[in-house]
Amino acid sequence: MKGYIKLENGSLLEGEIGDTKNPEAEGEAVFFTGMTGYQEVLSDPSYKNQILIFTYPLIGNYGINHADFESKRPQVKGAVFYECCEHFSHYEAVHSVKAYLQKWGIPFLHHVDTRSLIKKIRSSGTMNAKLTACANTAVPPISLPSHDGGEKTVHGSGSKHTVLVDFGLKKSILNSLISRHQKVTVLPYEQMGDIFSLNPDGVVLSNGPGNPKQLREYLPLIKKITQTFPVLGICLGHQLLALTHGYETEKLLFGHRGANHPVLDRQTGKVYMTSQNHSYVVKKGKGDLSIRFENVNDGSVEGLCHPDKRLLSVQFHPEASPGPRESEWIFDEYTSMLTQTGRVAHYA
Ligand SMILES: NC(=O)CC[C@H](N)C(=O)O
Repeated sequence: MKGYIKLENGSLLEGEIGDTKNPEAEGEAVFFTGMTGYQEVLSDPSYKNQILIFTYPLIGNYGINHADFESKRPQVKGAVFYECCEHFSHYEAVHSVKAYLQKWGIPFLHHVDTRSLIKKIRSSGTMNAKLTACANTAVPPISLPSHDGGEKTVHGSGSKHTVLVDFGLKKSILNSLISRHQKVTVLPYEQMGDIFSLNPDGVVLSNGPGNPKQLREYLPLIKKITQTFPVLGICLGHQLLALTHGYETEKLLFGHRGANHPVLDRQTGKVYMTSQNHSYVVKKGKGDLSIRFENVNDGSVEGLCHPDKRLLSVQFHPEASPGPRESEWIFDEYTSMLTQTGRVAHYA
């Protein structure tokens, strides 16, 4: 059955509705440029409530397996493909992408001219959109997504204890810490105040959906946490640390979403290919941390650090999933921050 994606600026592109039971979705339209990694991306909570457009024209050829989910369910509001392959082939595959989206009632559109769609978004910027069976429809205003809840859980074992604050975390961040022999307490962000009684060796602030400024009320608490424990911030976590330290954030025209974003580590002069997924970015300017990482393509801020090595933040995803693993050492650097003795007194 014929269907459409309608953009907020009135553009209309035709395709085929993937699941006629669920033809309609409204959300912010963003695009992902990776050739693979669709399973991780569809289940990444940072994409919550967004309509995700895949730029690579063939998605689904290695199916969906049991291992590569980043959370328990698809998080996107809808998906758009050029071709969403029904006949998958991989020894671990258990479903097709279509079957996965249908199982969870996630609307999707295929056989769309994604190339022209993405050109529109690249020139006019990220905007709201609607997947629909009806060409004559309006795109309503859409409220920003935020992560709701989650529960406190404890994982792994080891002499070092990390509290991983869950703003909508990817499973791979948790796994990256567990594999470095840490005991990890996952704490929903609403319970962040409990960190002081848990008294961990360090704190990781996770990725998550939405605008970091929606979480403004937590900034004083985050400041106190950075004054007490070594902290690593990843993506949304990085943006929150930046706001806490006097920086501003702004929205990029069309975001960075893909698996080949080059980032320069100013400390070593090395460039790493990184996995990214963000709309917002930290503005250069006033702030009391050092800019350690920089995007090679557009010069945007990719990470901050404090000179006493008790705070590190990255806009990119060192856990990859999907994407290159060459910046995984960020977790090693965080782990070495935990072995420094004594609590932080760097602003005291
Ligand atoms: N991956 C993330 O944590 C995304 C952070 C934030 N929601 C953004 O879009 O910029």
